Amino acid sequence: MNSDAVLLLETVNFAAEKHRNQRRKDPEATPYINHPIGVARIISHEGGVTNIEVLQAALLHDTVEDTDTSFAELEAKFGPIVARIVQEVTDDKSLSKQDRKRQQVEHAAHCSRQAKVVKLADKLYNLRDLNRCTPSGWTAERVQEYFVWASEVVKGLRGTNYALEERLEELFRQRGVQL
Ligand SMILES: Nc1nc2c(ncn2[C@@H]2O[C@H](COP(=O)(O)OP(=O)(O)O)[C@@H](OP(=O)(O)OP(=O)(O)O)[C@H]2O)c(=O)[nH]1
Ligand SMILES: [Mn+2]
Repeated sequence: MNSDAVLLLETVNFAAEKHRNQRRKDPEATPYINHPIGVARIISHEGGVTNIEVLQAALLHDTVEDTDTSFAELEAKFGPIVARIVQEVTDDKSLSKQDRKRQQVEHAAHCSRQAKVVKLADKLYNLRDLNRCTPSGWTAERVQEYFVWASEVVKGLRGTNYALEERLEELFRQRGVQL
């Protein structure tokens, strides 16, 4: 087996162990790991990006934000490039939710291209998930607000990956959200 394949298995296993007790917010409580795997798959399959560090960062992108994982741990295990991409897409949990959401809009344009690819795929996955089913406790208004906010973030990510941006634009169009 080639070394990239071995590395991806090591990475997806690490993410699965970290997210082992987490579930998505959908009524079926889907295992959380479906999300990072799906984000990495969007990047390779739809975005045509096969860069190993980007795919690893996609698999790991919510480990620091949502589990006990530290950046030092990611750097020691997966190296500085992967750790830096994850850092770029990680919200500062010490901020209020409102400030975190605002920071994403402000920071999007200043991310590296690698981080922008992960962010585009993360938003694409989550918007498709919202179209598939509504998270428990979310109103239709909250769903629509997420689309509007996501479009503000995606504005700062444009010019990065045409295929992913086209698919996002179509989802915004369907919701009557102007990009
Ligand atoms: N659509 C959807 N999202 C779910 C579901 N379960 C968990 N999530 C996660 O919820 C986050 C979006 O919900 P919010 O209420 O906006 O954010 P919060 O988790 O910080 O409270 C996303 O986090 P994230 O990936 O870190 O992205 P981001 O939107 O915070 O950048 C998404 O992955 C689900 O069933 N459907
Ligand atoms: Mn995510």
